[in-house]
Amino acid sequence: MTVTEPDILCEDVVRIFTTEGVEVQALQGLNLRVEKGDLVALVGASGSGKSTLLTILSGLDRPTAGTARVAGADLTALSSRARRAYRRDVVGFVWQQTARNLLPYLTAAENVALPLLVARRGRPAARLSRAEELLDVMGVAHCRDRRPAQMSGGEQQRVAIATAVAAEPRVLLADEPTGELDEATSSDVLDAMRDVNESLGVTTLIVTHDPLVSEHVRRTVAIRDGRTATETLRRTGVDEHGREVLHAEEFAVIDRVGRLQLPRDVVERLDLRDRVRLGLEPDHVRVWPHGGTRPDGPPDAPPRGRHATPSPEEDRP
Ligand SMILES: Nc1ncnc2c1ncn2[C@@H]1O[C@H](COP(=O)(O)OP(=O)(O)OP(=O)(O)O)[C@@H](O)[C@H]1O
Repeated sequence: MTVTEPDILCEDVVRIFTTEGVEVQALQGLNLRVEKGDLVALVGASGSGKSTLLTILSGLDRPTAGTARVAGADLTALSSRARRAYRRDVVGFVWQQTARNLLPYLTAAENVALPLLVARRGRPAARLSRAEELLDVMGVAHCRDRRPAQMSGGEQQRVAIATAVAAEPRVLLADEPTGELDEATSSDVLDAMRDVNESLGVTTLIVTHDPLVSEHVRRTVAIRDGRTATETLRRTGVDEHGREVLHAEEFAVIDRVGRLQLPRDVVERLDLRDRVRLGLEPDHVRVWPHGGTRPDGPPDAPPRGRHATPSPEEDRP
């Protein structure tokens, strides 16, 4: 079996900023894999390192250490020329500020056609017709001849998505794409991103602290203090009445050397600090507070609560 590399692969990514002699470790060994065609939300508190990661993945910045590869391109080693080609051909972006995504003096159709012009694809008529097709897919065909100032925030973001995917990038990166929108409009824009992900198969990473985003994606990765902390996987199932229901399960993420971050509520509830006891069972590990019940107590009880260690069968979407 050939193992294909994921479209986004981050291993032990570190980014240290130094300002006036003070070091800030924005990313402290972050790990992330996003398979081809997946749609993933990256969530985290303010200052957890989300934008730093996205800036690296978009080719605007380099990690201080670690591996960051997108669609096979090694982002730590690209020459300036290769970096420009990477930004033009491999990744598309949607930023939070609607004004940053579109040129104000071009119409929606001209904005969407622009990346095709830059990539020297097709003739003007073919580019315009592709732009119209994408505007239609995004449900904003009526904005075709309008300039950004003549569109609502939601319409601008849909046009921005169409623009970002026009040149058929392998990966679509979105930084708080719903940050300036109200809840109902956000929901529409997220649906549009999901449609684009499904219909074009573009691997999509949405960075956000909007909790609504997680309801629109199957996989949410949470980062804390510059590291991947937990992942929530959602899948649809059928209940005993034959109705479709959505199951969500939260997992702790373990890196290559075995480090994992327990979710904050688990740490606080069990008052875990300084050191914990570990108990190795045939198929899982148990964790106790240092002063808690000794691990050589009674045989293992069934897992309790949603944060119990998942069995291998559960560890699938
Ligand atoms: N250019 C920079 N110089 C110095 N420190 C920086 C720089 N960029 C980010 N940081 C610091 O790195 C840490 C992570 O910042 P980052 O912007 O990646 O977080 P974030 O999760 O995107 O936050 P927010 O949700 O508020 O945008 C913060 O402590 C921030 O102050």
